[in-house]
Amino acid sequence: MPDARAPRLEVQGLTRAFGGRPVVDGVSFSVAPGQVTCLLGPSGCGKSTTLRMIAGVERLEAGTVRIDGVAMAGPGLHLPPEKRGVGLMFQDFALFPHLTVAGNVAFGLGGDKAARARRVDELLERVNLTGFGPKHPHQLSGGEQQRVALARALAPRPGVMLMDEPFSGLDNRLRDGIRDVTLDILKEEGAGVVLVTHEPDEAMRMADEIALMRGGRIVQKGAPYNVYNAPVDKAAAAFFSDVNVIRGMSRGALTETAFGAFLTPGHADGAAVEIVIRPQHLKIDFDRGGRGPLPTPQDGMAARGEVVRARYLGRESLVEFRMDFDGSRLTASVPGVFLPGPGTAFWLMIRRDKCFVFGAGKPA
Ligand SMILES: Nc1ncnc2c1ncn2[C@@H]1O[C@H](COP(=O)(O)OP(=O)(O)OP(=O)(O)O)[C@@H](O)[C@H]1O
Repeated sequence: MPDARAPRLEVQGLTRAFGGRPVVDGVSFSVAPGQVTCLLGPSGCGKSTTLRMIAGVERLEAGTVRIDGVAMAGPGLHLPPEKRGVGLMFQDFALFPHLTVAGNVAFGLGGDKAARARRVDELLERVNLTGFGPKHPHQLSGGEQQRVALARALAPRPGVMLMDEPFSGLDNRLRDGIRDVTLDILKEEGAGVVLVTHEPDEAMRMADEIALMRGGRIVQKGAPYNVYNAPVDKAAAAFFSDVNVIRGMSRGALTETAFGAFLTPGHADGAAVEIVIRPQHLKIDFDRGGRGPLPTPQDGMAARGEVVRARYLGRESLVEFRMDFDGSRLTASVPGVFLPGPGTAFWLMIRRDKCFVFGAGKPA
C-alpha cells in the first residue's frame, strides 16, 4: 500500500532558460496528498514555466520531477503529459465546445460506458451541476464552465493537480465560492495541488504552503501565516501589502529613529537598516495641544505627522501622513470609515511586535 504521507509530487532543482536567460533556476519543493502549494510571484518570475515542466508540456534542462515516487522527468527522461497522471486546469480552461458537459468530463476516462457514466454523474454532483450533463459549454455561465473544467480534470483521479491562474477569468462574486468548492473537492480527492497565482489574496486563501518566487527562484516557502508575518526581505513583505519603510543606521545593535530605538542585532555598526511596517500596524493617536501619547515599551515613541490625504476603501480607510521629522510619507490603515481632513495633526506609533528589520542593501 502506498504511504499516505509520501509526497505526491517531488520537484528537485528544476531549471530552464530561454534564449540563454534563466527563467526557472533550481526550483525544489514537494507536495503531500491533499496539500495545496501556491507558486506565488509577479508576472514573469517563472511560475508558469515551472508548472509546465511539471506537466510535461515544457522540457527541463536540469532537475527531476517525481510523481507518487516515480520519476517523470530528469536527465535523459521525459514522459509526455498524458503519461504523468496529472490533472491540468488553466485560465483559458477551453472546454471542448462540440462535446456536451458529460462528454467533456468523460473525455479522459477509460473503462466501460457504465463506469464512465457513474464517474461523470458523481463528479457533476460534487461540483453542483447535477442534470447539466446534456448541455453544451456555450449554454453555461463562466462559473459553471469552470466547475465543469474542474470535474473534467479530476475525473481520472490524478495524483497531482496543476492549476495555472484557474480563477482569474471569473468575476469577484463568483470567484470566492468556486475557490472554496474547488478546495473542498481537491482535499477530498487527496490530490497534491500546485496552484500558480500572482495574487497574494488568492494564495493566502487557498494555500497550505506558499512558495514565493522571484527571478526564477523560490525566495521563501512556508505556511501563509509564516510567509506573511516573517517575510525574508522587504520585497517579500511588500508583495502582500503596501509597506512603510523607516530608514536608519545600526549602532551597537540599536537603530535610533523618531519612533525610538529599535533592536537591530546582526547588523554591523554603521550599516543602513530599513524598518518595515504594514499600514495596519501603525497606531495613530490624537494630538493633545502639540503633545502625543507617552512612550510605551510595546510601541516606542510617538512621532507627529499631518494628514496628506485619506481614502475610504470599504473595509478600511487609508490615511497618508507627512511626518514632521523628515517630511517622509507614512500610510496607516484604520478599520471602517476614518477620513480626517488634510493638515490634521496626529501622532503615530509603531507596533514593535509587527515590524521587520532588514539590511538596506537587499533587493527592492
Ligand atoms: N517559450 C518561451 N520562449 C521564450 N521565453 C519564454 C517562453 N516561455 C516563457 N518565457 C519567458 O520566461 C519568463 C517567465 O515566464 P512564465 O510564464 O513562467 O512567468 P510567470 O511567472 O508565470 O508569469 P505570468 O504570471 O505573467 O504568466 C518570462 O519572461 C517569459 O517571457
